[in-house]
Amino acid sequence: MGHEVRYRVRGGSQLHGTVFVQGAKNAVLPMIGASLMASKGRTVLRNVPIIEDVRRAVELARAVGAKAELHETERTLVIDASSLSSPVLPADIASRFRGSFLFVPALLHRFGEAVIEGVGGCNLGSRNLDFHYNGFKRMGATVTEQVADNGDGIIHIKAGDLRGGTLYCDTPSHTGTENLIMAAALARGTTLIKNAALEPEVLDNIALLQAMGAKISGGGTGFVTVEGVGELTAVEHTVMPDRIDAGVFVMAAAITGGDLNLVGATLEHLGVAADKLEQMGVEFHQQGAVLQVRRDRTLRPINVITDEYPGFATDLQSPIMALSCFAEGPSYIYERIFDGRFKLADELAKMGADIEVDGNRAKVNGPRGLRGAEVEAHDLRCGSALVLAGLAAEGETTITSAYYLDRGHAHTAERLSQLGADIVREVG
Ligand SMILES: CC(=O)N[C@H]1[C@@H](OP(=O)(O)OP(=O)(O)OC[C@H]2O[C@@H](n3ccc(=O)[nH]c3=O)[C@H](O)[C@@H]2O)O[C@H](CO)[C@@H](O)[C@@H]1O
Ligand SMILES: C=C(OP(=O)(O)O)C(=O)O
Repeated sequence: MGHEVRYRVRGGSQLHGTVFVQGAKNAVLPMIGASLMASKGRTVLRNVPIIEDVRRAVELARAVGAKAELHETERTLVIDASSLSSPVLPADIASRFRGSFLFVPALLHRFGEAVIEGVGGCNLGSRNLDFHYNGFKRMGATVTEQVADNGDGIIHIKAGDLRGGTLYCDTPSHTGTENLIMAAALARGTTLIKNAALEPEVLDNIALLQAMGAKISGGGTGFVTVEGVGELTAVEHTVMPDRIDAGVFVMAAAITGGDLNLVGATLEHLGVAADKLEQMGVEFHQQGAVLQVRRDRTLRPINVITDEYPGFATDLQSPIMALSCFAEGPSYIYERIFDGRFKLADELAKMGADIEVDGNRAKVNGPRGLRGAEVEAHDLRCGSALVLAGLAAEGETTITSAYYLDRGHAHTAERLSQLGADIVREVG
């Protein structure tokens, strides 16, 4: 993991100004996987967020033999996958982020096999991969698990020649849909994926694959049809803005009673979260590609049920829990996607919050004026929620284990400081 990362936040400043929404983490990761499917030429991805998950994905692309150059200032990633050399996703890199599993379709097509020594991602309770495995198997692959000397499971997927078929997700899995679409893109024949995810990032990845020559229809309908083609070509693509990053900045304005211009944010991408925030007292004004947001009235309590897109995104559940602490009355949160995403409640309690957790339901008893404390980011969105809490708390908040925050948000301290926040990032 390297050095410990901490953020120190002094609360009390209202945020004002203009902030640039970063490129989407959950769009760029499958795109890096997709770029490895092009056996000739160089893929150029623009508006790439400079986050730790992207750095890990670049390391992983290099580990399988691709040439990958991340030009941080230009936010541009150039990938040449013409000479891949290994089907193995090594544990030391792959187990540090979820997106590693999105390399599997490319390895299956390029080598006829993929060896997965580890899959990471935030620890949010059970995070199964059976929809991916079952889909690959229906396309003709075999999946076996072997236990390494250190006790870790190593997954071996073999697929001499993938063929299209009728596939499904029991629930519309985000990365599951992306992996099955990518596997089908170069498979023999036609594939139908039922109950496919509708997330904007899935559609952005479909747009990239189409530009590469894939024949995909039905994106955004729940039924995706993929007609396999012989090869995919390297292209240039601009990654969509990160709707979760946008949502966190909306809540930064809301929690401090400020007003912000979010460059690149699209209200529609926030789905039901936009309506819930409006009900809490946030005002939105979409002006072309800039979303104006402000909150100058009392925060009202809210009822949130997380769901797949366009429902309330689970990745915004932790941030809204922090915001709800300041609402005038009890808020109710029902987490339906992950069974272990409430570790934040104990951390907010250290700051004075009153949150009752019962299984996957939480009641946030607002309003509570929070005070600064030392708190731990147990996962990425726990980290962003604690930054939000710190912005509105009295005194100083120290957020430890903040590598998690850096997994998914770029230049957090710099962007918030420019808006008037008192926040620093420390390493060591
Ligand atoms: C890299 C990436 O894009 N990560 C996002 C992706 O994660 P990820 O793609 O891992 O999330 P999924 O949509 O697959 O998982 C949602 C739920 O379905 C279950 N499930 C999923 C697959 C499967 O084969 N079997 C199964 O049971 C999971 O255990 C979980 O409870 O979508 C999540 C839900 O929007 C987001 O929080 C993550 O930020
Ligand atoms: C859960 C998340 O990401 P990942 O799937 O990459 O762990 C997240 O972005 O909050």
